[in-house]
Amino acid sequence: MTSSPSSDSDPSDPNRALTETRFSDLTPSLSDEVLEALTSSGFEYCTPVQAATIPLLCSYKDVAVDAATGSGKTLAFVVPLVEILRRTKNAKPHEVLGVIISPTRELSSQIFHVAQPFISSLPDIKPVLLVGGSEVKSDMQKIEDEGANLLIGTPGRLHDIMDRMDILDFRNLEILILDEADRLLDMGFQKQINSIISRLPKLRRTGLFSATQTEAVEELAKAGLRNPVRVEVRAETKSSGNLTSSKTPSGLHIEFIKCEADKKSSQLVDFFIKNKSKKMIVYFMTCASVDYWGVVLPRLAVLKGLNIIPLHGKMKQSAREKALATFTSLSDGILMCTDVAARGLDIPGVDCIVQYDPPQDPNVFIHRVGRTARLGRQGSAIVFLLPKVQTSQFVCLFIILHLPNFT
Ligand SMILES: Nc1ncnc2c1ncn2[C@@H]1O[C@H](COP(=O)(O)OP(=O)(O)OP(=O)(O)O)[C@@H](O)[C@H]1O
Repeated sequence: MTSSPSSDSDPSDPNRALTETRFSDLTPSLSDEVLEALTSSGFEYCTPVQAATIPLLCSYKDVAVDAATGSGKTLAFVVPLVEILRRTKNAKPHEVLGVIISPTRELSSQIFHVAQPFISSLPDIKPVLLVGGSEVKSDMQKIEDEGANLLIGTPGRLHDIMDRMDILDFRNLEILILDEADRLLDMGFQKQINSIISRLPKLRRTGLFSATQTEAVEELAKAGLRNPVRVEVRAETKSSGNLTSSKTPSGLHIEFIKCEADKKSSQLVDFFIKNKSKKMIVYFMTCASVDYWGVVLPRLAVLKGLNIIPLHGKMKQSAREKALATFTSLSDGILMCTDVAARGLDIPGVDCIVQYDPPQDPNVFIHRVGRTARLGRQGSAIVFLLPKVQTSQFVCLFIILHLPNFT
């Protein structure tokens, strides 16, 4: 079944976030294979970022896209990428035609899976997922044996593979996508990205996607894109009767809880007791805090039966994957994590984001809360604040971000 767009009168209707443009209405037209793959995934109408971006990339324009979290950016680049690769015929096994770079292993793997049904409609194109956490030699062997026409991965592993493997031929590369560009730069990948870009042909299409714009992203756009068209899509939210544009989704309600330092942990436990039936993500500052709470909480009798799942970047790759898969499959439970799970992850049915340790950076705030209220759905976000300093910092942050729905 496909969804249909509807008026914005019902805030609980996820289809509010869709435009009235069908994928089949776009110009240049999409191929029958892509339209079929969209239909069988239940996608008929475009989100605003998809309606704006797909035609541009498909008609040889570079794009720099700035759109709210959960607005459908992944398909906004997967669909044109697949259409562009469809036009190339008889790709040789080691001829790389497309590269998608994203900041984390989880996000790369998510993109790989979203892209799979579309790529499988391309007979000659072999996609490869390249992320850390596994032996680089096994990736190399796989590429050597099976070929690679589309590389999807994190900058470190991609760069490493490009460095080690002369067999890969980038001369006919058609398209480069930089997803979550600001995070790529925040995480210190500038050098690897510059080096990857320097090995790619200049005559290519490039799409740069981000939910937040920073000066560094602007610099990267200048260096890697040619006369890009800027696409900016903001959620529209009613605030004091006026329609304003917001960097956070319109179905998101934000609250903060003021607490004394010595009461903070008991307030967190109380919050969990009151919200036992919800699916929640709780953010902590450090991996050590996640480990600590991951041991302590399951031992509390009052939280017996609750699914509590830790996830941070110092866990083994297999444990990270398992944690994410388990949490994704649950209808209620708590994911205790660091910012390794702040961006891009598309986990269904998250009701609430709890920021036990508030972030320093407004952009991190946007990405964390963006794990709920996705594609027009409703969700809430709670921030724990210590009196005075943190509270005044956050009042400033709410003003900077034009956050309308908060109490
Ligand atoms: N045209 C569409 N119709 C219906 N659902 C869609 C459509 N496009 C995307 N979705 C769904 O919306 C959700 C959010 O999409 P996506 O993960 O691409 O968002 P995003 O903009 O990349 O978010 P973030 O900034 O957090 O990474 C996904 O579950 C996706 O399947």
